[in-house]
Amino acid sequence: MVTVLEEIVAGVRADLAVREAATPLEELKEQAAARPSAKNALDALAKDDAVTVIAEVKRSSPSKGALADIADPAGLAADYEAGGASAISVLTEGRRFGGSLADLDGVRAAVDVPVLRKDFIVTPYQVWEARAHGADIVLLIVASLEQTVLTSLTERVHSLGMTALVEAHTAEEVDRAVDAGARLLGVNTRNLHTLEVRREVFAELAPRIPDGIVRVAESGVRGPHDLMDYARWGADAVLVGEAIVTQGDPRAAVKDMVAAGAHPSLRAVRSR
Ligand SMILES: O=C(O)c1ccccc1NCC(=O)[C@H](O)[C@H](O)COP(=O)(O)O
Repeated sequence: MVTVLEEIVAGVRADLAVREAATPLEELKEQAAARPSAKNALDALAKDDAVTVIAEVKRSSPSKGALADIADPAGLAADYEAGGASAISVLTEGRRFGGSLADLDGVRAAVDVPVLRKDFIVTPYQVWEARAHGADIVLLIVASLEQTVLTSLTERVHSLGMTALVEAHTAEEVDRAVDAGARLLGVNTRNLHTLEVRREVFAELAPRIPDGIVRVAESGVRGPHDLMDYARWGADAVLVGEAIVTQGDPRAAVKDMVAAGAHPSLRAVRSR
């Protein structure tokens, strides 16, 4: 049976073939070279005194369908930044998430904080594409990549000055992410095959992540209390989508999350 993840990746590959035919890699490399250097995502996300927030521009998803009619992703991202987000995640996959590289362009131009290209990256072309469109961070999903490909894509991302957010959901995937050279490791508490979210997955896997690697808890944050749970379980940063795009006031929603991440009660209980 074809899983949701496999179906998404098949669509991504089909769309990629069209873009590759339209824009040769050499042209992308020239566009990437013309960009200012990527911003340091690790410095932005790893704070001694707070859990930081990565706020996501997310129109729809396979698990929930339509979430928000986002006509102005750049304006939304500027609101996130004003609310205190330390980075912005932009879903650029079109078929299931309603995103695009144009969204990434708009957000890049609107904010100063690091920007994550959140997509289903399977080839070096997409990594160059991310840099050409101004991304500072690139998502690499362990479950969708062979180990040799994961390692070479991680190296490619880092060699372009960006940071790979290497995403795992199981203990084996955490180990593979570490072996691939991850410096920023995301535990997605959403199983990308079944779409079930189980927040405790982060608590189970975080101790497996070596010190020195920045830990991101992804998915399932419904409000500040969930962020604080992830913080108590050792997260350095959390990635939040649905809970903020479905709020009437996304800036205030981000502000509440950021305040929760800096709550003094967390300092004593955070594992580092
Ligand atoms: O969100 C989905 O349904 C989904 C399905 C299949 C692959 C990826 C998916 N989401 C990507 C993400 O990981 C989330 O957008 C991100 O972690 C934010 O999650 P949330 O705060 O729960 O919207």
